[in-house]
Amino acid sequence: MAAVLRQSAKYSLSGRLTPFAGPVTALHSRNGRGRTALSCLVSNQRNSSSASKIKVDLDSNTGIAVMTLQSPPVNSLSLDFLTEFAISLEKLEMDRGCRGLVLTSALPKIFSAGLDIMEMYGKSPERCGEFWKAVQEMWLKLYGSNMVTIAAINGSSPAGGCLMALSCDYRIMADNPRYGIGLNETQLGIVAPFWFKDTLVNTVGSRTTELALQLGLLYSAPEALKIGLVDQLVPEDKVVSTATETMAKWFAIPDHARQITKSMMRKPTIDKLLSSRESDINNFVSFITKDSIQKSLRMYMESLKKRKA
Ligand SMILES: CCCCCC/C=C\CC(=O)SCCNC(=O)CCNC(=O)[C@H](O)C(C)(C)COP(=O)(O)OP(=O)(O)OC[C@H]1O[C@@H](n2cnc3c(N)ncnc32)[C@H](O)[C@@H]1OP(=O)(O)O
Repeated sequence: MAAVLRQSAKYSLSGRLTPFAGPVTALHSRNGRGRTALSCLVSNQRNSSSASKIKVDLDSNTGIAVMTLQSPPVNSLSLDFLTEFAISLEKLEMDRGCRGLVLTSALPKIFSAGLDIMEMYGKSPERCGEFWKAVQEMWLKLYGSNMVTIAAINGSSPAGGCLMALSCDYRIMADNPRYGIGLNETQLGIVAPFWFKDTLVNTVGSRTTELALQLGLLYSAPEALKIGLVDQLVPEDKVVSTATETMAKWFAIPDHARQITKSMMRKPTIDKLLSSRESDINNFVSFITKDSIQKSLRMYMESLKKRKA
């Protein structure tokens, strides 16, 4: 636990949106984004990279990067995956040639199965703390990104997968009623933390969020459109192309004006986590390592396997 606290105290990179510091901050580079130590580490990498769990293709003509999640079997968010995600995102964030990000999956029928349950089962408190910090990091970076971010949801996207999509600016989903999306944590016997809840409230409103979270609802694609959890449904083979076409509308808005507006909407939620990261990590660790919660996770994993058999 002490190690977790020390790591949290050292934490410095997150919540990329800074416009409340004033428009000058937002305008100090062409696209309103600054540089950090990590950016120096990654800025020398090539525009197109194919790391093991995430593929990034940046088109320098359009300024759009497509980040393709390719971690079989279900793109679950393991510590390794989250680390790679954060590095890839940071690299794009610092690249002045990149204004927009499309997030999609290479796996048939699955966008992301959410947090890797095996990262939360039978692990030491230190490891759980490290994992949760990486989950926080993913959300802070994506929700606070200065880029235009569009989720091209070409498959099911429960729990952490839904959070990832919700953290984008716009969501386009494959028009397939078999695909489910939602924050279904209570079905696993676990509780979505306040920043998951606030991200959903900011998208679909308070009453819908309460129903969704208490009941752990997974919405089909048409249902998700109805409640505003996603913005658009298109045929599966058009999800990514629609996302890149949609970028044009967002790129037509001056970056600094859009970024300041995005910050106005999101900064209060981001600041709430930034000011309570350590206690959020401690809450997660003490909750997830409880015997009763470990038992719920085991039973849930077994039920997934039984369903398959
Ligand atoms: C203070 C406490 C705060 C806690 C807050 C926690 C916040 C977020 C929690 C989460 O994100 S928990 C994860 C929730 N995810 C789910 O409930 C999804 C579960 N998975 C599914 O529903 C299905 O797998 C799927 C994604 C719809 C895909 O179905 P499909 O039939 O195509 O594939 P399966 O046969 O079910 O799965 C293949 C393979 O993957 C394993 N697996 C599935 N999901 C996960 C996962 N999230 N983590 C780890 N492993 C996963 C599944 O068991 C299968 O394994 P094998 O049987 O092949 O070994």
